[in-house]
Amino acid sequence: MLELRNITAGYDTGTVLRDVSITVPDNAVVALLGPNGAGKTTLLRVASGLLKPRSGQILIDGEDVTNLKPHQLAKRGVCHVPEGRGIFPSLTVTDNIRLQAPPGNFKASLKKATSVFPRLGERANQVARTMSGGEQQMLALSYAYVGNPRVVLLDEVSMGLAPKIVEEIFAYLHDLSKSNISQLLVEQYVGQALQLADYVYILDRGRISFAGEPGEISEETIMNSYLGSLAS
Ligand SMILES: Nc1ncnc2c1ncn2[C@@H]1O[C@H](COP(=O)(O)OP(=O)(O)OP(=O)(O)O)[C@@H](O)[C@H]1O
Repeated sequence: MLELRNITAGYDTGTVLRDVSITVPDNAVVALLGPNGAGKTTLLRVASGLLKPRSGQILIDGEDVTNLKPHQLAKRGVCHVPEGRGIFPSLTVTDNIRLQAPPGNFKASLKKATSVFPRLGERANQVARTMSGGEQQMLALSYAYVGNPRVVLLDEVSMGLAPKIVEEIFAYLHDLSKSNISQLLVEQYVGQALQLADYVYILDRGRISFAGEPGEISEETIMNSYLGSLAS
C-alpha cells in the first residue's frame, strides 16, 4: 500500500499542494481528477520521489520512504509513467525496454512487452521518436508491465491520442488492473477513469475536495466542480 500523508509541496514559485493525503491500496485503481493546474502532476512527482515535499510523509506498507531517491522508490516498486511519456526518444523500442527491464531479465521483459503490445514487437528496431503518438504511449505503458512494479503512477496517458487509441489504452489499463499492480491514474477522460477506478480523489487548487468511491459522485458533478474552479 502506498500512502501520501499530509503532503505540502511546491516550487520556488509557491506552494501547490496543501495537506494532501491519499491512499493507494494494493490491487486497486485510484483516480486522481481535478481541473488544470490543481496539482495532480505535482502530486505524482512527490509520490515518485522527483519532488521532495516540504512536509508530510510517503509511506509504503507503513514504512516511511519520504527521503528515498526516485531510483530507490522505483526499486521499491513505484513506476512513474510521466506526462509526455518518459521514453527515450532517440533509442529503439528494444533498447527502451532493455533500460526498464530488471537486471538479467531483458529477454523475458521484451517477450512480455511485445505479447501485451504486439505493435511494439513489429517495431522492435524502430527509433521511438519516429513512432506514432499511440505507439510511443504503448512503449511508455509497457514499462508498467516489464518492471514488475507494485504501483504505477499514470499521468494523462491518453493525452493527445485519437479516440480509438484512447480506447485501446483504457483496455490495457483494465488488463493491468486485473494483475496485482495498483494504479494511481491522472486522467482527463473522467467517465473512463470513473469506470476503471475503485476510489476517486478530486484535487482542487492543491487540496482534496472529494474522496470516495466512484458511485458516490457523478461525472456531471465532477465537471461542474472543474467549471466552478475556473470561474472563481
Ligand atoms: N517546475 C515547476 N516550477 C514552477 N511551478 C510549477 C512547476 N510545475 C508546475 N508548476 C505549477 O504548479 C501548479 C500545479 O501544476 P500541476 O502540473 O501539478 O497541475 P495539474 O493538476 O497536473 O495540471 P494539468 O491538468 O494542467 O496538467 C501550476 O500552477 C503550475 O504552473
